[in-house]
Amino acid sequence: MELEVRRVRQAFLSGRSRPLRFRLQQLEALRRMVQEREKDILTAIAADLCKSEFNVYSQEVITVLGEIDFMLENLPEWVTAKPVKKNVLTMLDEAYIQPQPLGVVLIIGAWNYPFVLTIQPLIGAIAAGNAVIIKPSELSENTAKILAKLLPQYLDQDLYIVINGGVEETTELLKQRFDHIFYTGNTAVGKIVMEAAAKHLTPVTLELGGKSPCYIDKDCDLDIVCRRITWGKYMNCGQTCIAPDYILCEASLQNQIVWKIKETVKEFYGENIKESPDYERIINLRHFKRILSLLEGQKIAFGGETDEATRYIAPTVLTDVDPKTKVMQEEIFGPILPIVPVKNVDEAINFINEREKPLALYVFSHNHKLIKRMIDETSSGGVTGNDVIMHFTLNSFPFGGVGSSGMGAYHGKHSFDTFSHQRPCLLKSLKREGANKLRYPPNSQSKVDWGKFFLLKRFNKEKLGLLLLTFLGIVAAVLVKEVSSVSAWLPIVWDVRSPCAWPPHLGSEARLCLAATTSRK
Ligand SMILES: NC(=O)C1=CN([C@@H]2O[C@H](COP(=O)(O)OP(=O)(O)OC[C@H]3O[C@@H](n4cnc5c(N)ncnc54)[C@H](O)[C@@H]3O)[C@@H](O)[C@H]2O)C=CC1
Ligand SMILES: CCCCCC(=O)O
Repeated sequence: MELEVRRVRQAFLSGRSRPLRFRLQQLEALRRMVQEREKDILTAIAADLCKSEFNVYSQEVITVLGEIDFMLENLPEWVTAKPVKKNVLTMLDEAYIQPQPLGVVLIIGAWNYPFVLTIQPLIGAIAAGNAVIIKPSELSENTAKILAKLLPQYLDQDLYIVINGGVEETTELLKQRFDHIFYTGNTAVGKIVMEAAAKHLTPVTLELGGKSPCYIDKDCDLDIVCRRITWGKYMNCGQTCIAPDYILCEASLQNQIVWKIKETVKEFYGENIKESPDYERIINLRHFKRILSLLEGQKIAFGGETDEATRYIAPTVLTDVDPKTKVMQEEIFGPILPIVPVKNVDEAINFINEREKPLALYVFSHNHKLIKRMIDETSSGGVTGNDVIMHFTLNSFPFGGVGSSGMGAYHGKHSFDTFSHQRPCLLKSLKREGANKLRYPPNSQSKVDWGKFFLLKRFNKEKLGLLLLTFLGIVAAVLVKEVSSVSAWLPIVWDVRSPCAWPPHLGSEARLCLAATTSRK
């Protein structure tokens, strides 16, 4: 691992990844890879997730192509230095923020959307000018292989490399020093990543998981609500980090919700769900058994059918679920939807706030005030009101978690910012040295007062009138005096902008005041 990381760092230090033109070329090459090798990519992901190529395309490939196009369109503007507002002391200086690449970035991908969850952060890292090591999840092995095969054929082979492997290889990688680590996966591993990163003081973005609540108010259109929940819950066989994990609602709504979800499942996947090309399978036997164990002791309102040979678990709804049971103690990440009855929205808010901050939160109601209240009184990585999942699709949103559901965010400009250092740059002149007297020793009350005047808005307002009067008095005195002795120094070309050339008898305060005044022009 050390050799690979060193090779990538050498490539970064060559400066090759920094020019805008190069970054755009690499992103265009990535887009070409997705378009030219679409069939290989679709086949690999479909094999990993038992997913139709239509679903692979609509859930992953479209997002990747859209992100690349967005970057290509906006990157020229994002990479330019941004001038910033100055203060009196820097009025004549050049002050701007220059986005710069961090260096060598490690991206650790997850298996549930193995292409988009690896490539989307890669797009941001390339756009920001970094070198990147990509470690796809070993659980989606076909996608991991195709990425290792295709990326070197299209991208710079020294700046962007794929290292495949599981826990052992990832653990070795995490011993190396990176300039940023972007991890997508479960919270437990997120802590391992952060611990390893801490040794090198490496910043991390952790895209983790959690139990995303879905509150259904009695004042809503249950037919529409249940359609949307069914879509988001059972997509990818429930293996979606922002899928609604459980429902909170009044007990009186349970039966209607069960019935309407059951009807929608039939509409979406047909009578024989196992035969539906739109219904996926659980990624492996470990997760299959884990999810099955969540059904123990539960009241299955519908679903519950399983087939270990094909890792099939039917869309399932549980009712009257006890919050203390296992299904409510861990992220389900599968096609099981518990309903936990609550008396009202107050109890729902308390229920949510008593638990770890989720990656997403969903609330359904015609009552906009209730939705706003739910948002104001809870915390989560993101929120969609009256739908599920959809906030993921808006790349103007920073997509990420909070608390145990993650830290940092990406998508669109947020990816560029995540993988950039926003470097403040102040460029001064070696002239106007006189104005620096204020900061040089010896210090004095007078200098402190001038410093307060120049730098403290509150102080300015209170004292400005007095100081302006003082200033006008000084100017008047100077002008009166100078007029009478103008012949004394007329030959000295008085450049008003260089206080050092000012009449020597002018007191330092007056000079500073005049310096400040002239510098404001
Ligand atoms: N916030 C987000 O955008 C997303 C979050 N997730 C979350 O990811 C979880 C599901 O993914 P996982 O099963 O974790 O994926 P996973 O088992 O594929 O692990 C993710 C990555 O971590 C590495 N890894 C696993 N164990 C490790 C260890 N002990 N030390 C070092 N590296 C290790 C794997 O090699 C893999 O590359 C769920 O909690 C889900 O909510 C999933 C997708 C998106
Ligand atoms: C619809 C695509 C969502 C990808 C991120 C997740 O696992 O939730």
